[in-house]
Amino acid sequence: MSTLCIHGLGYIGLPTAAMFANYGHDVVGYDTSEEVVSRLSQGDVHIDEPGLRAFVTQAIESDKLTISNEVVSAKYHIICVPTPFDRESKEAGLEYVESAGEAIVPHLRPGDTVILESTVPPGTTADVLRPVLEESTLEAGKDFALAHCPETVLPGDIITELKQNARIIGGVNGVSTEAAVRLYESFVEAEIHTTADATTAEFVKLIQNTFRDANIAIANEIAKLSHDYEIDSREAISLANEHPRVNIHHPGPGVGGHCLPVDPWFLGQNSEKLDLIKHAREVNDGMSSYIIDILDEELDGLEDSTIAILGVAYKGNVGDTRESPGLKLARELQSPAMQEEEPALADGGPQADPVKAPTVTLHDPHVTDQTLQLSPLEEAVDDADAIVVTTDHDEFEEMDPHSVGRWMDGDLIVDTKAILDEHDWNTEGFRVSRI
Ligand SMILES: NC(=O)C1=CN([C@@H]2O[C@H](COP(=O)(O)OP(=O)(O)OC[C@H]3O[C@@H](n4cnc5c(N)ncnc54)[C@H](O)[C@@H]3O)[C@@H](O)[C@H]2O)C=CC1
Ligand SMILES: CC(=O)N[C@@H]1[C@@H](OP(=O)(O)OP(=O)(O)OC[C@H]2O[C@@H](n3ccc(=O)[nH]c3=O)[C@H](O)[C@@H]2O)O[C@H](C(=O)O)[C@@H](O)[C@@H]1O
Repeated sequence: MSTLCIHGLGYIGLPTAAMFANYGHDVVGYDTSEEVVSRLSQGDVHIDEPGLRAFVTQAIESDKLTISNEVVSAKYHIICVPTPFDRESKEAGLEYVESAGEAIVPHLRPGDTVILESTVPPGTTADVLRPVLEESTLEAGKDFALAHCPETVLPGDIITELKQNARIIGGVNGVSTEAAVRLYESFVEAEIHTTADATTAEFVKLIQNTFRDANIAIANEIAKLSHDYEIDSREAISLANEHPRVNIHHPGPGVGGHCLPVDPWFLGQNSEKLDLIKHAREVNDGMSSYIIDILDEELDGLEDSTIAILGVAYKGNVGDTRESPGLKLARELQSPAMQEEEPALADGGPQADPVKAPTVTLHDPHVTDQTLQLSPLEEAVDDADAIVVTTDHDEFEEMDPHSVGRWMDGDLIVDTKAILDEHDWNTEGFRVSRI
């Protein structure tokens, strides 16, 4: 068993810290956020993830996991800090990785191992983190081990996937790789694959998410084609997937979360070769304007309309709103472009009136973010002309069409996740449009 210091106690760092602790290691969980440290120290688990509260409580109560606002010396340092995406430059911000490295320097001792888990552009471990750590005057690969071990867990199933997903580990040299492998072997049940270097491990992580994003772009384009041919895209995809070598994903309102929409750009950060991958991103980002076109056509114009968006989490049954397709749709419905002048009056006639942008209401039973103007279901759909379902939360699947029909004004429901029973909703007088 070893001593560990985990840097960053978010969606990845907290379950990882608890996992190592519950497997007998002595773990200190360090976070720069006073709020995170104070809440966790009082036993309040701030991350919404099934089973996590009990898992973290078990680790803390066994005294194997200590929460701290200070970095400590440890045999292993694991970095799980954010790598935010800059929408303008389309680049990864590496400032948190650098500051985590700087905080390790005074505590780094010969024989220690530093592992970067955060998702980063290829080359980051070797070219960005390594020089920061070597400020200690110790040499990576010789005096201390340095490796990248990307995280691949699926939010909603993190604890199981932590143990059961195969791991990819790449060190700056063989000794570094072996040191990291020895640690993860303590709880990982699946295979641990090693790569020639850290850059390959970084690259492999990014192409996994890029593949999924591009596959969803194909599904989204298939959905648009199906609409023109007046066929059911879901049925077509499901039948196509009967072929043993075809596995098309599901269409939807666009791709959210801070991983799939971001990682393809990280992949191209130090290369000019993004082409199809970039186009796939654009297809997925364009789904919000495709939904607006559907609403516009079905409602015969959006002027003065009220649209209720059900789902501002980035996907079903989670509370995370990062890169949320529902919020993107809301922003675009209310953007200045929606308030352009009437086309008929656009040549500047003296009576030209601006078109009033739609009123948008939001509802999401999983999201607690106080900065969003969320309403209870009845209030959100009250007097709405249309509903757009943008996440596959269980609560939405179970909605009662009779009650919803009484509350709202219109009869249009755009089911971007195909979760509603079309027959039941049609019976209550709804027009259901699926993607
Ligand atoms: N959330 C996910 O599903 C997955 C995330 N990742 C990657 O893991 C990394 C972490 O992501 P999340 O856990 O989702 O982020 P998060 O935002 O939930 O948590 C990060 C935590 O790090 C803390 N922090 C910031 N700078 C720090 C520093 N210098 N030292 C110590 N703590 C610091 C923050 O206060 C925060 O509590 C990112 O690179 C992300 O792309 C990878 C796979 C899955
Ligand atoms: C390759 C892969 O499956 N990567 C996972 C992904 O987690 P994440 O929760 O972001 O993935 P997700 O469930 O595909 O959801 C992303 C977005 O894609 C949408 N989505 C997903 C599947 C699909 O068929 N159609 C679709 O539109 C979702 O609704 C959501 O908006 O990214 C995580 C990460 O890297 O952070 C990674 O650890 C996870 O294993």
